[in-house]
Amino acid sequence: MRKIGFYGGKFLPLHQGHVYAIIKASTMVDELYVVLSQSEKRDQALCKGSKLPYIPSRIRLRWLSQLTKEMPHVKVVEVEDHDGDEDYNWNEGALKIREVIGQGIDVVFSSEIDYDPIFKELYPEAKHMLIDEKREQYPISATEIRNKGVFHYWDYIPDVAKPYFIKKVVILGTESCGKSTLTRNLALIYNTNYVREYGREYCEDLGGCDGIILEQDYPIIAYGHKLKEYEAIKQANKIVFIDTEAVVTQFYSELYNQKHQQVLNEIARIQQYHLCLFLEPDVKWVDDGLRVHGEQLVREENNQRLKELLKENGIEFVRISGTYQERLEKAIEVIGGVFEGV
Ligand SMILES: NC(=O)c1ccc[n+]([C@@H]2O[C@H](COP(=O)([O-])OP(=O)(O)OC[C@H]3O[C@@H](n4cnc5c(N)ncnc54)[C@H](O)[C@@H]3O)[C@@H](O)[C@H]2O)c1
Repeated sequence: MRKIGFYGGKFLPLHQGHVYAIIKASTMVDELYVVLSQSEKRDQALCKGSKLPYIPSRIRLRWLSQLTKEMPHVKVVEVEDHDGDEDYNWNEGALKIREVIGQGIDVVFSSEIDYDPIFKELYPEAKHMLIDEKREQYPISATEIRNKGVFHYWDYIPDVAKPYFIKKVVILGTESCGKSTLTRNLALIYNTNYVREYGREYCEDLGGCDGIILEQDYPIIAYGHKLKEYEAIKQANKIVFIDTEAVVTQFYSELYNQKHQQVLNEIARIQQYHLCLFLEPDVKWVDDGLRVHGEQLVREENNQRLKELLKENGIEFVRISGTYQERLEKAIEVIGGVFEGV
């Protein structure tokens, strides 16, 4: 007879203790249901005043789905279980869990001895199996993570969940204002990775961009850049530094092709950065072979236009200027003030 088990939780957030228990449980039954018990109201209340902003259930479901994607006998299901004002109605919860599993339950897994009488009553036919009750493998709890923040317990956050928490810092500015240098330096200092300006790579591939870049190249650049961000975030360590975004691409589309493109506005609209650092063009112009607007007056006009475009797109930024040393110091100061524990 096939053995059916389930392991439930709020996974707010998912941590390595949960992962350990899920993997272990998966080796003990023929079919394991990982049940996300969620209620927006209850989970919002739980996160309120903590260091963990509420995490929508879709995100938590996505983590669990990614975690178990190569385990066909593990099924991830969601149960919305808030009824009325009660914190958690165990009876209602159990009914819904039974309904979603849709077959007899042989084992209920948890690491909570206190759940024993509850599970015995709700699932009398099933055995309650405790996994690492003392939490020796991973001495952590979601409550503790909510209290101190995910960055405090970063090593306990599974790789599938980490990208959700990465702080995205984008560095903006016109040509030759030190963006790529600052982006790289910050990434090295914060021991993380960074995203190079994809437009540069694209232009280099064409052998330069003076007079040859077409209107249709810009959306490819903007989306290509997004894809690089998506990949970089998967490997980042708490924070990621990004050189340029879609409004800067719009700026170049206007500058080189005299085209303001709606598609670039749309890409800009769905971007979500936690901090934008705007570099003023007051460092020496460096001609790298791809740049064409070196006169100071033109640099300032361009700078003004980029700021206007950012404003039109509702993007707020912190201005950074001065020598390379001052820029670096200012950026570190701003980052330290905005993010705790990076
Ligand atoms: N207590 C509640 O308010 C509540 C709310 C919703 C659902 N539930 C029910 O209780 C079950 C568990 O929910 P929860 O609130 O405890 O969820 P949770 O997300 O806090 O924990 C999920 C499970 O992981 C275990 N766990 C936590 N840290 C661990 C570690 N370091 N190592 C190993 N295991 C660890 C917990 O004991 C629990 O069994 C659900 O399936 C549901 O039936 C309870």
